[in-house]
Amino acid sequence: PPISGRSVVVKEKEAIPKGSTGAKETISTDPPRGTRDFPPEDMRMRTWLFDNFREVSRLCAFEEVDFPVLESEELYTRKAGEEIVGQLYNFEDKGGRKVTLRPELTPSLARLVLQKGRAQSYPLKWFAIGQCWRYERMTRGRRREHYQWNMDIIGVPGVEAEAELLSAIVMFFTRLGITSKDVGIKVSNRKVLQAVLEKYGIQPDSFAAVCVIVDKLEKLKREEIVSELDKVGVPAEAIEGILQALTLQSFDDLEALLGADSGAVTELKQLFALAEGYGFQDWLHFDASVVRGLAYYTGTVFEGFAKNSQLRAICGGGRYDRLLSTYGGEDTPACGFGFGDAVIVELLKDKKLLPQFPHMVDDIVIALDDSLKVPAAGVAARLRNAGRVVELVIEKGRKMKWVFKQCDALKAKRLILLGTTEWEQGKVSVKDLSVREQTLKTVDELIAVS
Ligand SMILES: CC(=O)Nc1cnc2ccccc2c1
Repeated sequence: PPISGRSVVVKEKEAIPKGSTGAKETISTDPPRGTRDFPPEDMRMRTWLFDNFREVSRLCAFEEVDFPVLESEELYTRKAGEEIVGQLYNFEDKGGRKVTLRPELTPSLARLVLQKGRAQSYPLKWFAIGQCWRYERMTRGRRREHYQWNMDIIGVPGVEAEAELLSAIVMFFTRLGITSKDVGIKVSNRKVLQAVLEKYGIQPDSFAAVCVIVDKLEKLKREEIVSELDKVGVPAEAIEGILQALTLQSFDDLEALLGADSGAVTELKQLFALAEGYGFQDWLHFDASVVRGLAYYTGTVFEGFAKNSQLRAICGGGRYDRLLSTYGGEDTPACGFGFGDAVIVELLKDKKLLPQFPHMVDDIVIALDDSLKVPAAGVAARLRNAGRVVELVIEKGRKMKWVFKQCDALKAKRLILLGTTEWEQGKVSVKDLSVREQTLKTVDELIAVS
């Protein structure tokens, strides 16, 4: 028998062999492991979130782009030991192609930029909202998919691009009622680490791997970090220098370590100065320990975090000036960020900033007599064409008690009843539910006050 409390879809067995019990097989109604459905109320919340992503992108004059959720695996075969690459939701398709559900959006964006080549004029300011996937042993019960909002600027070498991206992030938080007391954005620059590695004569080709390892500082024990760094060829004495550099607290400290002409310091100072211009300097916090876990970042890196909270990073991004050339393109400056759909919702719940998303209509139209259901459809159509959200009662035999319950549930503003007597006079009966008053109107008058 079906599991109680859960709606199940029963599939009639084709031919039930003679004498069998005729038990119907039931399929699970759950979505695949680590994935979510979006029933109406959840979908309304998601739509609200994505509408805010889109509105901020639009206000910043970014253009929306999209790509297939399925990509060639070669886009992600980076050798820096990233978790995201170790968890590709990949497979070989029926044509023998190595493909994968995308774990992030940036490589697809880079691919599209290269595909378009110099046919388009830089800078490009593109944004996308897309579902990203990972295949994780469900031991940790984490999700295998989430939606990401990405904004990227292609073709701008200066930190003006990062400032634009950060201003978009701050605008998004602000729209949702989050302030710089709730959230901060840690900013650093991978050139700090690059300079330290050069000082110890460490090969540039282990730079990405070192960043990926160092990004795990807060998650792994120190000796694990040391042994992982050792494996990628970082000698013990260098490790001290690296860990030291990541604890620097100010630009002065940085200058003392790297010299006044260091690129990292110059860029960071410029970025913080631009932030003053936009007015979001209060949101920024220099933090040398921020490296981010993606291999392809080359300069500025940043991540949004909730203050006084254990929540994981809300969003993150940085400059990736080499990615397009690793795909065979010309050296093209680029920077961008990813903003997931999960942590932000946790934060909004914690801050009591998540609105309610009731299913609401403007008008409910009902024929009080079966003979009026055709004109009732006409009234509903005319109201909808005038821009009203209309629930036309199409089920038979609904009692008024049920109708009034519907009015409350759908928070209807008006209840429009077609009765035979009134309709003969060309009128419908309108209950204005906001002021609890009932009047008689022609349909034209009905539309007019819409
Ligand atoms: C908090 C959360 O859901 N994170 C998450 C969930 N799914 C992913 C899928 C791909 C890449 C990163 C992912 C990250």
